[in-house]
Amino acid sequence: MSKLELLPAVDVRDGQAVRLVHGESGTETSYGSPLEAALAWQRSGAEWLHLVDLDAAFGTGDNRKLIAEVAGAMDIKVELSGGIRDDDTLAAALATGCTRVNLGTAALETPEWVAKVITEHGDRIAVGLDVRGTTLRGRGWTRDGGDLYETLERLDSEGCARYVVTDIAKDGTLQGPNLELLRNVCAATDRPVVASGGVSSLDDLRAIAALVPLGVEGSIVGKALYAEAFTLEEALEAVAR
Ligand SMILES: O=C(O)c1ccccc1N[C@@H]1O[C@H](COP(=O)(O)O)[C@@H](O)[C@H]1O
Repeated sequence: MSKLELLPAVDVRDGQAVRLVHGESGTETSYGSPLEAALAWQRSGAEWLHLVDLDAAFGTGDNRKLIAEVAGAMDIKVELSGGIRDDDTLAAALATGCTRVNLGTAALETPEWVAKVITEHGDRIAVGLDVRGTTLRGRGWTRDGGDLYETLERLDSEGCARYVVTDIAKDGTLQGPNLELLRNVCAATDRPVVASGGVSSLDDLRAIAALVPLGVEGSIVGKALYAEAFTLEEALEAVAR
């Protein structure tokens, strides 16, 4: 059985590494330099970095230069998201050398473009399914964007390689992951799923790791690491077997 991949998160707003609660603008807690945070996760043994340009996701500008600097400084794999919605932003994201990008809003608003780039770039494209209940949310999670399972069926048929599933109600809350949502998404698709939102403890990570046989491939870890609920070394050890 494969082990669960862990993706420590660095979310960037106004040049700072931050964590939000429920992804709501204005709830930021700042954790300083994004580059320092990313290098710290790499030194601690991370194999992946989940890097988000929150300003680009919210439409309040972007941190493109800084994001490219952080991605370029990494020796590990990078998953990049936030504001990747057209040819220009996709080209800039891929040019950072990241391993893959997550498309959120674009998958809801410009499905033809997303189908095209899935065909062109294969598994360098993932789709972030950010949900409240079973309703997808886009534009910084401020707008409804359709039904989770209908969208999943469409993206599956277009060849989407993997999904990053975030329960917005859990994100940044340290309330535990939505295991039922993860089970339901895994039952609806044969593509790998990366879990996001709510991880608060090593037991939460073990519970997500128990879903690997169902199709969960990885888990993003954010607030719990910054709040020092556990160390990344402890998390990697917890899911190593
Ligand atoms: O990660 C967050 O906390 C977050 C909060 C609010 C909006 C987006 C967030 N992150 C990720 O950004 C992309 C979506 O960006 P876009 O819609 O493609 O511009 C997605 O991966 C979210 O999970």
